[in-house]
Amino acid sequence: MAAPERFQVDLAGVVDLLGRSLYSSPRVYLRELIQNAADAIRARTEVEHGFQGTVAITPADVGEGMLVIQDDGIGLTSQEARELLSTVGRSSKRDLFDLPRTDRLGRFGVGLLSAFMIGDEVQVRSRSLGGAPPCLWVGRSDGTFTVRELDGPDAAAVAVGSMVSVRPRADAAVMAASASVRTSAARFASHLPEALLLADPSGRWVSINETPGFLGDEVARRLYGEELLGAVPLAAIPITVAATGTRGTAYVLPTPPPPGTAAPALCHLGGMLVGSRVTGLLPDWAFFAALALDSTGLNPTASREALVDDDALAVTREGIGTALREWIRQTAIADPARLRVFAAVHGLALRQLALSDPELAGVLLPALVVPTSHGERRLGDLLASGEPLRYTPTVDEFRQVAPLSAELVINAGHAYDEAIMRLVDRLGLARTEPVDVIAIVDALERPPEQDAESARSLARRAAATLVDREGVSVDVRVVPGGRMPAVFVQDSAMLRAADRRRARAEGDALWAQVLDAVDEAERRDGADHPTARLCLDWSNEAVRALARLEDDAVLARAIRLMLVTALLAGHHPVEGRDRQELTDAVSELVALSVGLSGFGVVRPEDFA
Ligand SMILES: Nc1ncnc2c1ncn2[C@@H]1O[C@H](COP(=O)(O)OP(=O)(O)OP(=O)(O)O)[C@@H](O)[C@H]1O
Repeated sequence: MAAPERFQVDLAGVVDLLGRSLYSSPRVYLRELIQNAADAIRARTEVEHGFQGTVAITPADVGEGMLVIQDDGIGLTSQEARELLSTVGRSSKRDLFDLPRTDRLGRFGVGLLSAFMIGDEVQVRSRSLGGAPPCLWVGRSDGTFTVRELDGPDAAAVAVGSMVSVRPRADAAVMAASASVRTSAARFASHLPEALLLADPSGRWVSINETPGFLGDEVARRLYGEELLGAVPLAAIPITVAATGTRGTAYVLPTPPPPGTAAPALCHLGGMLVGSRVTGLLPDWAFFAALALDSTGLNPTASREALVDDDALAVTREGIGTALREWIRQTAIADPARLRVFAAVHGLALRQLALSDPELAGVLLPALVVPTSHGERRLGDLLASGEPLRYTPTVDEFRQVAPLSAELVINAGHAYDEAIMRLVDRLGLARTEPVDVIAIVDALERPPEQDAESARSLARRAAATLVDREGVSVDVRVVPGGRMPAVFVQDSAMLRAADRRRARAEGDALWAQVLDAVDEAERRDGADHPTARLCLDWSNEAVRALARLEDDAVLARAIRLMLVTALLAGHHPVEGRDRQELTDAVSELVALSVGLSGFGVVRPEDFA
């Protein structure tokens, strides 16, 4: 059997891979080096309790062409440097420093390689806290390295800790210069518990540390939220998830987030920023909240720019959800006015939450605002009336019903509202019933007694002209506030059938087969036979005139025209045959009014 051989690793290729595929930008090299420094300090703190470490950064333009990151952490012996700094893909911090699993130490063994994204040579001078002689490790992007112990004045200059130096390539000079280094350090590492210093162009050390406002008192949290959102949040809710050492603030957005955009979700691990839109921290229904957190128990992915979707993340998400729910519950009890504002801004999220949490539904539902035929109403006021709530399950039905019904009807055609109506009923808060649009028309006032016979005869004659319209019958009523000669209403089965007809006209053969099958199934079930009514308004003069008209052909044309205009006025889908009807009717009416004989479609030669 052939002797096993070792994989060859091409360092330049690996670094290229890191820069192009792992990290979002080569600028993150600084975060990786600061993280290593902070980890080494934390390891020293384990040994020397109460030790306060410092990470000091010298940008390349200040450091005579060298970017330097110095820490006073635990340091490395030459043996450790040989093993740890030169082994790709294996992090030994945990074994070496013997630290518990809940720390934030490196775990992938690639962080230091990110220095090669800006330079071809990386030097690490280090003195171990253990007391061994200091060492100098030099790694090169061609995959070679040297390590040696230092002595004499070279050794004396090295304090306990590590100093990483990189000479940036010309194409990376900007990334290693003061402005960029300051921005990156402040963005990623300003909340580190370790002191973070930056050498300014005059060589003075300036502190980059900033207390995280999202962990401060009420005022600090609020101010931080204002800065984060660029607007005053509706609320700043403190978050603590002890199980994963997660603390911070959830901010209720003052306006609904635009569709498809995520609110800020800043997450830090041990003070180091993971990202400002980290996913997985909020429950699905909580899209009304932004987050700013710090955690010691969540796990970063190898890029350190996202969180691993593991149990720790699930527990944290649940904890955040609980805090948000609790805030809503407390607000409903203690500050109903504020809950009303919240409901007005984040109605959709509230609806989703009420549906997923029956326990909370009792306090949430009264705050919801619903559209009705009498304008927007608070569900709480409607419930207080003690009356049954009547609603339409679709917007199309609402459009038909609203102008016809004197009583209040809720438009439950928007997202979740039909389910909300059923929930109201289930919880016994009120009886809720879907409105039957046909029944509403049937309940309209009839023409006065003396006109009853001519109205009936008009209905009969009109119906005869619409025999080709399946399910459509004609009625003559007095339509309240009617400005049109006729209104057209169709039940939901009819609306669905019309939708299918339209889809069939636009789709292909396969799609048509699917739609045929649905038609067939609806017919078989037969429960709701598609029904529609053309309701002529007896209070309309033109309609009364039609009743006196003897000419059947003119009557037929007028009725069909009224049907199409009623379709248009009621926002019903208008199909090809309706458009044809409209064109034909208008042409014929023109022909009639100019005295041309014969009906049928007018042709240009008729006008010749
Ligand atoms: N400033 C430092 N002081 C002491 N040891 C260090 C320092 N920087 C790196 N090391 C050692 O070198 C090892 C390799 O570092 P590297 O950054 O490549 O990976 P890591 O930090 O372990 O993991 P990650 O890929 O998550 O950053 C570390 O595990 C640590 O033992």
